[in-house]
Amino acid sequence: MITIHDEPILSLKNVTMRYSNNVVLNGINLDVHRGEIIGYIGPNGAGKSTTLKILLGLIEDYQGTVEVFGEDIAASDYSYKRKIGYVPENAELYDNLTACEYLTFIGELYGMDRHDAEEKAENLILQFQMEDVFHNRIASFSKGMRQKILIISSLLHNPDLIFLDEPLSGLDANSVMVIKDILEQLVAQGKTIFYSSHIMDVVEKISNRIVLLIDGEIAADGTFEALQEQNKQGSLEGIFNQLTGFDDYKQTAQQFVDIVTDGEGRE
Ligand SMILES: Nc1ncnc2c1ncn2[C@@H]1O[C@H](COP(=O)(O)OP(=O)(O)OP(=O)(O)O)[C@@H](O)[C@H]1O
Repeated sequence: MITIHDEPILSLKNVTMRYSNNVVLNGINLDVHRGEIIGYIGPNGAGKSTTLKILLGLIEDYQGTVEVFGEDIAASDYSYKRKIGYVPENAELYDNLTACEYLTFIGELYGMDRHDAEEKAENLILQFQMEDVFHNRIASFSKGMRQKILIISSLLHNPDLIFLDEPLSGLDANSVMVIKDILEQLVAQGKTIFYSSHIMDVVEKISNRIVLLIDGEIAADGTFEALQEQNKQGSLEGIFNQLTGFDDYKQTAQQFVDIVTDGEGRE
């Protein structure tokens, strides 16, 4: 069988999104290929979550063309979503359900057999040493435990394309190491990951391509090494600061503290 590797897994062509008269995305062009892990970064309000919501079919009144797995999602019956996993930044979990009930329910939504979903969920929960709480209500879970449930729910159906919005939120240092390794292994197996986060050192380490969004436009797109070279900066944090024109953080912090303390620490 001949496999065509050049076909993008997802493609945005001249995508623009407005809320009232406010342009939130301004003519975005982006092709993502199989096996890429895209670090999607940008200042607060740049339009990252809006991009993810468009790709997930949650926002429909954009302009331009969005293709996922080669299919225009505006003309799709959304069956493409079965091959997608998503960890939202702010998730609503069903607190009254147990982890088992929730994960089985999500698995069924993705078309899995109920028994298979439950068995797989239990095996995955075991990997996070959470087997003791599998039948407990999510309401009793800590922040990190909830995040692990979310991560499991996004991967349970073995998706080809995975959208992650701040996926490490609330996770302890050991769990972060495990998740980073899981993502690397998934990508090595040909999965594609769209990773949106503000934690620059993690994005720097795991992404094989970084896309920086500023004011709804792509301001940089390339490997970390290429961005380092272009911007003469050692770290992604330095590149981010430079490209967003932010170099007065000390002054901002000083002014903030002065207001909090009524300037009492000043000479
Ligand atoms: N439902 C909405 N109605 C009106 N404006 C919105 C809505 N959702 C987002 N916006 C605006 O769109 C812009 C982009 O928001 P978005 O959430 O995509 O940014 P972001 O890059 O994900 O930010 P953050 O890093 O803070 O999560 C912001 O100016 C925001 O105020």
